[in-house]
Amino acid sequence: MKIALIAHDEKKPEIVRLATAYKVILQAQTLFATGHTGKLIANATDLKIHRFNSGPLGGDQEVGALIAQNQMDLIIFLRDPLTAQPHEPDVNALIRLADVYQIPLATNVGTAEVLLRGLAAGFIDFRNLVNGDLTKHDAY
Ligand SMILES: O=C(CO)COP(=O)(O)O
Repeated sequence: MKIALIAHDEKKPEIVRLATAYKVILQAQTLFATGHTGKLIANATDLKIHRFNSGPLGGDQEVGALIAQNQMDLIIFLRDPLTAQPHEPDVNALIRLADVYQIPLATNVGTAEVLLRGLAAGFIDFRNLVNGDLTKHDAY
């Protein structure tokens, strides 16, 4: 699975803790991150992460581009809901594209944990939804 990890500045300690706690699951995936987030996680965990530009310099849009190319499977984006972001349009555009393509996206650590545990258990099967094949989901 291709996973993007992104966190606004106030949430960076949280995403580092999350990545550390779920390192075993994450290290089996192909990881991407915006610039500063990726650097902090890589330093703390030794996880191999492809780093894009920093969010305000286009990193969010780079993640969005991968979504549009069907190259992104899951996104953890710990947003700071209490601080205005200069690149708010980019943030909104990324979240919008995730909805357009039905990509699982967590914006807080509670949802992120559910997604990562679901991923480990093999429950993240959204590509069947994207392709209109609901057979697996009919079982639930
Ligand atoms: O601003 C961000 C997401 O909108 C995150 O970017 P950085 O990881 O480079 O700080």
